[in-house]
Amino acid sequence: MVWVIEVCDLSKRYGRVVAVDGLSFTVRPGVVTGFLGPNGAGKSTTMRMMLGLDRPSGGDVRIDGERYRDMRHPLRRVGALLEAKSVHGGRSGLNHLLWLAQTNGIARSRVRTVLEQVGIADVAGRRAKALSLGMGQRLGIAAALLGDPPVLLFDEPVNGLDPEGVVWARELFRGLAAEGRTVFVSSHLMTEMAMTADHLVVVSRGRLLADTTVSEFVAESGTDSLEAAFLRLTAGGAR
Ligand SMILES: Nc1ncnc2c1ncn2[C@@H]1O[C@H](COP(=O)(O)OP(=O)(O)OP(=O)(O)O)[C@@H](O)[C@H]1O
Repeated sequence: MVWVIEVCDLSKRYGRVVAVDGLSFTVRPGVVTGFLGPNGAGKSTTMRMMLGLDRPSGGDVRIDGERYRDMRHPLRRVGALLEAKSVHGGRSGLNHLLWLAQTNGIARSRVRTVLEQVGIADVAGRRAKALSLGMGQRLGIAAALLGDPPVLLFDEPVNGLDPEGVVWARELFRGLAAEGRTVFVSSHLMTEMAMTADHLVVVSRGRLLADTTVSEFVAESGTDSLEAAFLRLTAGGAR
């Protein structure tokens, strides 16, 4: 199947810490897949390895059959927002996106399109460090969307967004999936995840705990909410 993310027996050690421990799962197009786990479960490490930013100690991640670092125009195939701010504070959001477009063979006209799509066109000339946390997140989402990619990864994307922004992001992710894209979103906000995701990949201590639909996950736990199901499954699992 095209545009699947295949995580195969993935591991990452940092000295004596095993951050990711033999993880295997597949993320499919057309649905929002939520990536859940307690603090320190290995979510960000897994996402960094998906993007070739961290080298696996074992195993592999392939997106549409290829490793991210081998892709010729990666931003046109995989868009990503990671937790850390990746924009130079002294540079404006507009210039940051123009630079990304130019260095990745993306039409300049996409910059205006994504700025409008994320609702920050009027502040795009401001220096990134003058943006609020929520605006910074929107700029990061704009960068992920810039190449119009079929695969999108978002690590804790609603951090810093106000309630209106959270609803907006949810609709955005669901809309991107409805267009047939592969959308993978990590979060520790259970209620939000219950409203956003169709499918769930749940990890704890770097290991896979569940890979199932949201409704099955809740039903199989014998509880009545995603939060209760998650807490039952991960009890004692946080580092
Ligand atoms: N660069 C690093 N060097 C050493 N240890 C690291 C490094 N990055 C992550 N770790 C450790 O790996 C484990 C997994 O961390 P990771 O950030 O991937 O978890 P997470 O699920 O994203 O957690 P959170 O929700 O708190 O962000 C943690 O024990 C963390 O301390």
